[in-house]
Amino acid sequence: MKHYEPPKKSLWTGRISNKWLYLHEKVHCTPLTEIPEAQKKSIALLGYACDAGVHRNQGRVGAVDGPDAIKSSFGKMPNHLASHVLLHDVGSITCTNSDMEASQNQLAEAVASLLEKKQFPIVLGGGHDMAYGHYYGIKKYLDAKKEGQTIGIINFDAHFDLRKNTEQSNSGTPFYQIAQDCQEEGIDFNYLCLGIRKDANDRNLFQTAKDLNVIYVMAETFQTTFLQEITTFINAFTKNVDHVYVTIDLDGFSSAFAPGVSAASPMGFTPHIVLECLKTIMSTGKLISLDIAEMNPKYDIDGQTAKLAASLVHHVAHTVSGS
Ligand SMILES: N=CN[C@@H](CCC(=O)O)C(=O)O
Ligand SMILES: [Mn+2]
Ligand SMILES: [Mn+2]
Repeated sequence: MKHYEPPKKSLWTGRISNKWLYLHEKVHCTPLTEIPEAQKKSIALLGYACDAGVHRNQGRVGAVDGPDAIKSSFGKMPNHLASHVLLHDVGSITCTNSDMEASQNQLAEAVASLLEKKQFPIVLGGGHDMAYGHYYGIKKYLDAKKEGQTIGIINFDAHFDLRKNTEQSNSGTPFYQIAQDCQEEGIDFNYLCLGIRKDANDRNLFQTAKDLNVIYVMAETFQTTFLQEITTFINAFTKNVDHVYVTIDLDGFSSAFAPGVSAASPMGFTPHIVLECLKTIMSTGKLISLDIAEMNPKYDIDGQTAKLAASLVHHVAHTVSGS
């Protein structure tokens, strides 16, 4: 398979208990082509090892190593997954600068095949251009079922990522691309952004968000003080869609929590509000797939961004599997 790297056993190290006390002892390194149809709850970790979109967007590269950093940090964490729950590392989609679109297509194929096999995908990036491929994987899977099911996108991010892809697509264009495709197909573009920063999105981006009926919560109000109002927003949004795709851009977190990103946010949000929102979203039973974007180990301090991302994966994996 082109643009694909099989799982690396060397990433999964840590304390040895021989009793599956740690996640590196629980994980199965299973290449995509060998992933079985899940009989019980099963989670598949898939990397998107690509920072070509960040480079095209004039950002600081390094996110190509993001997926491995998150997997390695996650493996060292304690395992509280029920014994019947399976956890797979299915490797990573790889990328070249000149052909990022091929990697996005490959990602879409991989996500669709994981969903067909009843796996719950958690995709780890990598630049936020990942969202275009991820969304298309979910859509491809749902379209094949011919049930016309709707997808709502919830993006935790400082940025709208609604830049126009007039020249080339990049890490700042994925949701504009999805919106254009929705328009062409005559379907609604359901997009909720949580944590938008006024000092990180220009007037044109706010206008595009308005034109596309994007619902958003600004960074100043995206905090636990306003949890009740935010929960109301999320519930109103999820009520109108059949499935929810969640994408978490690490650059939305305050750089106090997440320094290891391309575009840091000193005034960003906290992990606590994100966890509360994730609980609300998961309680709807509509979460179909999730990703974590923009992990850049080159700028990380003491592995704390990788650990934050790993903690989010820990939380989601345990909750979706009922553990
Ligand atoms: N995925 C990130 N997108 C941001 C990057 C901002 C920056 O580089 O400062 C954007 O294009 O707005
Ligand atoms: Mn961002
Ligand atoms: Mn983003």
